Amino acid sequence: MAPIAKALTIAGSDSGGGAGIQADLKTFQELGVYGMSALTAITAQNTLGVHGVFPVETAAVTAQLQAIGADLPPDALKTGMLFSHDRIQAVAEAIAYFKWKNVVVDPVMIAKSGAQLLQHQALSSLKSSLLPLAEAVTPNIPEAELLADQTIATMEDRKEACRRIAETSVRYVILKGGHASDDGPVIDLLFDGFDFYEMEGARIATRHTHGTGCTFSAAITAGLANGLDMQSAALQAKAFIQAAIQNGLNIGTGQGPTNHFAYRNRK
Ligand SMILES: Nc1ncnc2c1ncn2[C@@H]1O[C@H](COP(=O)(O)OP(=O)(O)OP(=O)(O)O)[C@@H](O)[C@H]1O
Ligand SMILES: Cc1ncc(CO)c(N)n1
Repeated sequence: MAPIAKALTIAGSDSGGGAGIQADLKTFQELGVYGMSALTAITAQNTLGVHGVFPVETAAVTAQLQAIGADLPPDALKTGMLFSHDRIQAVAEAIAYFKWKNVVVDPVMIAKSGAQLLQHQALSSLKSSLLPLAEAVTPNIPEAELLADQTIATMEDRKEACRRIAETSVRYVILKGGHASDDGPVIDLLFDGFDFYEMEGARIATRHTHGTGCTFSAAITAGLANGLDMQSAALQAKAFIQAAIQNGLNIGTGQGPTNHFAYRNRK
């Protein structure tokens, strides 16, 4: 029997379990890969918002990555909340040192509830140190506006932002459409440096979308770990998040998490 594929998430903890490390590990498990984690920060968080952010020491981030690299090389990895310049540098150094491939960067900046998960001055490190090492970056529309330094209103603006972000030499840009202001289908755009592929799904009318971005990028990472090419991994991730939002769990009194079991139970 072939050994099980291993995937790593380098991200923050969400005590509420819907986003961050917890969403990533649940997604890895559902998609049949062995999940590992390196924590960058602890958040005190629930469906009502982020009540505290406690960064993990940079030396502890490095120590976790060294321990994993020395014994359990990941077949794919994703980054989520990285919080600061120093932590981004530590992550970039480990990726370069161990020559890790299949790196998916979810450029987490601001939680849906408004909390700052990446310091403002760290944006340029993300672009210059991490994106060149990445196979894919998965911004939402506000994150793409910051990465591309432009505003986004139309589909042509989204494509222009993808082209600009690709200049960092990241291989694929996957621009998520959850934040689009229209009521039409949610279109996630995949750009491979030459062509655009539109991944479309029905827009689900729900406020329970906490952790959708984390779950989506974790599903892409799991697909890559299992040997899928980027387009197949992205399409599987789109189906995974669509099912997870569609079959919401309805827990918590605020913006609740999605249902990580739903893809497994789909008809
Ligand atoms: N209402 C919705 N209906 C269907 N799909 C959605 C909806 N909202 C988001 N999605 C999907 O969920 C994924 C994440 O998209 P979104 O743009 O919301 O990311 P995000 O803002 O980074 O999420 P978060 O910050 O909460 O982790 C995308 O694949 C998107 O298509
Ligand atoms: C820890 C953490 N990472 C990412 C997000 C973005 O959804 C969040 N809310 N919390």
